[in-house]
Formats: sequence, structure tokens, C-alpha cells
Amino acid sequence: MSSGKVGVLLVNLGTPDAPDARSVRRYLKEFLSDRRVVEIPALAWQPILRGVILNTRPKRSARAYAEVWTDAGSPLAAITAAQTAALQERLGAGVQVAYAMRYGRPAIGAALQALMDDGCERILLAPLYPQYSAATTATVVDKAADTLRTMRWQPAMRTLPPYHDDPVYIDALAADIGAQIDALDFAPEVLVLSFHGMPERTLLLGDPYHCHCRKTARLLEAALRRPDLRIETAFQSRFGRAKWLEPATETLLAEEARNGTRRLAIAAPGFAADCLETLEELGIRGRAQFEGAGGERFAALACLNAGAPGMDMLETIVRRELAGWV
Ligand SMILES: C=CC1=C(C)c2cc3[nH]c(cc4nc(cc5[nH]c(cc1n2)c(C)c5CCC(=O)O)C(CCC(=O)O)=C4C)c(C)c3C=C
Ligand SMILES: [Fe+2]
Ligand SMILES: [Fe+2]
Repeated sequence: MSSGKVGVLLVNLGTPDAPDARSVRRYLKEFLSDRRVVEIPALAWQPILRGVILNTRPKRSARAYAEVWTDAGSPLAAITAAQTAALQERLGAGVQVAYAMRYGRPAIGAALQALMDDGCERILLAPLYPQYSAATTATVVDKAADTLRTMRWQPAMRTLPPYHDDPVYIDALAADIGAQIDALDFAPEVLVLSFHGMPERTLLLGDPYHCHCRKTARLLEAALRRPDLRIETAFQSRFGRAKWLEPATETLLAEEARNGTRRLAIAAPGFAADCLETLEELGIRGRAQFEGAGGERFAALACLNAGAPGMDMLETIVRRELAGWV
């Protein structure tokens, strides 16, 4: 390292390299072997993972990925790259912005090393998860620490705190979701806020994720200022047999329709970027669940992605953490 440059490393979850069973298998093997994600002793879990899940799920998930894949690749990868370019533009040449994925590529270790090779002696690690959970935020920090452990000359590091209740985040969501609702050709009766689920056990063990989601939802409802819109919170993407946080999004969508709701919009405030879980699980399967139970109008709203409200928010919270460094 020759000069004292500052780096920012945006990190999201990761995604397969291609929408085929082989690539999805490789990705799922790394993801679901993370002890922060599946908290079952490896001796019990690995035979189930290798013997059952990795023989069945990749094919099914690859079909789902194929439905949302774009010319620029997986939506999650393409949008994270766009967010990185937009943040670089905003922060200027004095700060180097890069991105990494916790699973798959670009790997966190390689991205950290590349920033250091470019002369960054101070690096802000920014997991793009508004709500903290051990399965997301903590495992990003663990992975960065694994790399630091191998370095003789380490950079100075800071981490972006969770921003679930940050007024800048809440206001960006309210502005973006409000504008999307106004642009619909129908007036929804209900807005569902769908967060990624977690095993309920993690809440009992003290993970703040559930509380963070509930707080985001409460603050967002207040900021939206739409007394005519009923707002419901739910948790999606259930995996495995254990009890997960409730209510489950798919159950809620069907119940809403059965109970008479005809027009519904759904947003996913916990996802920084649209991905399989929003585009396919909500946008395709969620619509089928709602309409199949009698719903008539359905809209899955976009995440903040690289749009102006989201980028203004990201620039503000990143600049705040860079105070004293730039
Ligand atoms: C034990 C299983 C899982 C836990 C716990 C979990 C937590 C969790 N995940 C996200 C964000 C994302 N998850 C995504 C995909 C995805 N998640 C799981 C399982 C768990 N997630 C699986 C098996 C998959 C892969 C797809 C599939 O086979 O169904 C994604 C999308 C990735 C993409 O490529 O688009 C995101 C994003 C959070 C925020 C979270 C805990 C808070
Ligand atoms: Fe997930
Ligand atoms: Fe899913």
C-alpha cells in the first residue's frame, strides 16, 4: 500500500453465475453450508444438505432463476453493480467503491485485497441489509475477518451499522413506495410489507432481526401517511421444516383474497435490490397466490435498487460513516 486512499465495499448476499442447476447447486452449497445461516450442527446438517437438498432444489430453483434472469445476468448482481457505479459517481475519485457477494462472486476476500492493492488503507464494509441478522450482516463481517486474519498489513476497517430505523432510509422508502402506488392504474386496499423470513428460534436466541423488521414497518407506515391504505407485515421465503417468523407472506396473500380484498400491492423494504425473492417469489408466485384465491388487481413494487431515492439514501449513510476519513 502506497497511499492513504479510502475504499467502500458494498456487500449483498450473492447469486448463482447462471440460471442452471449446476451453478445453482454450487451457490446453494456455499450458502447453506454457512453455520450462520443454518444453525444445525454440521454432522447432522451436511448429510441432509448433500444427500437431499442439493439433489432436488437446484433444478427447481434454476427454473425460477430462469424466469427472472436478464441480459445483464442475475438481477441481484446487475443491480448491485449499478448501485456501485452510481455511488462511485456520487462520491468522486477520492473514494474507491467496489462490491462483493457473501456467496459466489465477486468474493469478499478478493474484493478487499483488490481495494488494498489499489492503495486503500481505510475501508468501509457496507452490508446492504437494513435489518441486522446474524444470518446476513454478521456473516459478512465474519467473512471479512477471515481475510484480515491472513494479512500482515491490514487496512483500518469500519462497518456500516444496520439502518432499519434511520429516518433517511424510512423517508426514501416512503417516497419511492408512495410514488409507485400513485403510478398504479388501480388504488390498492392493502399494502403488504414482506420481509425475508428467519427461523423463529433466532428471535428467541436474541437476534434483533424480527424487531428491526417490525420497527421499519411501523415507521414506514407512519411516514407513508395513507390512512386509507391498510398496511400488513409478513415474512416470506420459508425454508425447511422448522417454524419460521409469521405470518407467512404466501398465507397472508391467500387469506386477504379469501377475506374479500380485491386490490393489493406488495413491497419488500428489507431487500436493497430486486432479486429472485422479490421478482419470482412475490411478483410471479405471490400474484398467483392472491389471484388464485379471488384477488383481482395485484402489484409487486420495485425495491430501492439504483434509483434516485435509494441512491440518495445510500450516499447519505455511507458519507456519515466516512466522517473523518474523507
Ligand atoms: C435457512 C435458509 C435461509 C435463511 C435463514 C435465509 C435468510 C435470509 N436470506 C436473505 C436474503 C436473500 N435470500 C435469497 C435467496 C435464498 N434464501 C434461501 C434460504 C435462506 N435465507 C435460499 C435457499 C435462497 C436461494 C433461492 C432458492 O433456492 O430459493 C436472496 C436472493 C438471491 C438471488 O440470487 O436473487 C436474498 C436477497 C435475508 C435478508 C435473510 C435473513 C434476514
Ligand atoms: Fe434467503
Ligand atoms: Fe424464495
